[in-house]
Amino acid sequence: MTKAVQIKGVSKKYGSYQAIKKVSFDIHDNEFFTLLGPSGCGKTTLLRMIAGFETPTTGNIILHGQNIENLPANKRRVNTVFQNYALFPHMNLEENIGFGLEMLGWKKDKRECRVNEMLKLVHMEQFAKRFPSELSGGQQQRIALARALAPEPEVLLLDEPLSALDLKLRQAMREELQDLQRQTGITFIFVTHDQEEALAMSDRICVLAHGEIQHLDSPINIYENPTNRFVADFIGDTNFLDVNVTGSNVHATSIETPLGINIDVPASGVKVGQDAVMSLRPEKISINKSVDGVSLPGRVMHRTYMGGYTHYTIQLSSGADLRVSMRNNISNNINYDLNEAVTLGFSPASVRVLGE
Ligand SMILES: Nc1ncnc2c1ncn2[C@@H]1O[C@H](COP(=O)(O)OP(=O)(O)OP(=O)(O)O)[C@@H](O)[C@H]1O
Repeated sequence: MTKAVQIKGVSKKYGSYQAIKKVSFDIHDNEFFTLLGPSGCGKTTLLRMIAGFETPTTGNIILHGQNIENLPANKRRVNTVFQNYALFPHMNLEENIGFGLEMLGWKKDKRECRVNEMLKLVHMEQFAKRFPSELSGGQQQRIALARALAPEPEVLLLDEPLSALDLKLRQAMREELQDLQRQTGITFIFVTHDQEEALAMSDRICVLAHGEIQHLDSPINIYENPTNRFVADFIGDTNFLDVNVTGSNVHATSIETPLGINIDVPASGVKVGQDAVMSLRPEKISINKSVDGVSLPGRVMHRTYMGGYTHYTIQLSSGADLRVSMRNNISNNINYDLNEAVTLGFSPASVRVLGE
């Protein structure tokens, strides 16, 4: 697989503050790659170093095999789309898209052809003569994307480009961004703190916290097999319970749980005696359904009806609480009442044991 960007031992200090702590990873060509993490974790800093707006304190950034350390931002074949669109207000849309091409010395005919192609790509060809102030936020962001993609950059950097849009539009734009990436074949590096956005669009996600990589993998692997407690907590919802690890080998981890049961769960690498939690996603637990695994009696303490889902908090006879999420579909449209006695079921294979 060709590497579009290689981050090699890159760190960044602002004064004495270490914003990025020596990270190394590769981004593949033609990949939709996401940097995900809470505010302040360093994702924008990483993006700005790739763009050339910041210089790494240590390490190298390689773009398609070339060390770009001494290449200024405007010489890198990397473009950025920002949250606030940053369109030129006094230029109409075709001028906005064509401006960068003119700066790069593209001839008029070739430029006009590319501008039209880009307007078509983002479904805005009928608005060519309008000014940015005559567009909705979503339309402005599409033009910002067209402008950034026009000079055929090797890599497109997207810094929280959807966060100024309302929820419905944000969801619709996720599909558009994915389509744009597939159609153009350009490597996208997307920055967000929104885990749903990251799961929905990315080929791979790099989860960051405190300037360090916590987990880098496909959305499914990050959700199903998080490397640590931070990742399990940050991506999706889960139940955490403190456990004692009583056995550990390459096949399984044996745990003593506060649910009043001891179980063997998938191997975790956590050693006997080490501080550990078990993570069990709310949708992996069933109510009043016979399952091949664990059955535990409990009582409904809270119920939140969400339309497509109902979320329950169930208190077990051991005293532990578990949150359960039930999809309200045709075959499963029952709502349990407060205080109703129920039986929870889950498979030990759904449990993940994580070190602190
Ligand atoms: N120019 C700067 N000078 C000093 N500190 C900075 C500078 N830029 C960023 N920082 C600090 O570095 C850390 C990482 O900032 P960065 O903007 O990369 O985080 P982020 O993950 O993108 O957060 P957000 O989602 O809030 O934008 C933060 O603690 C921030 O305060």
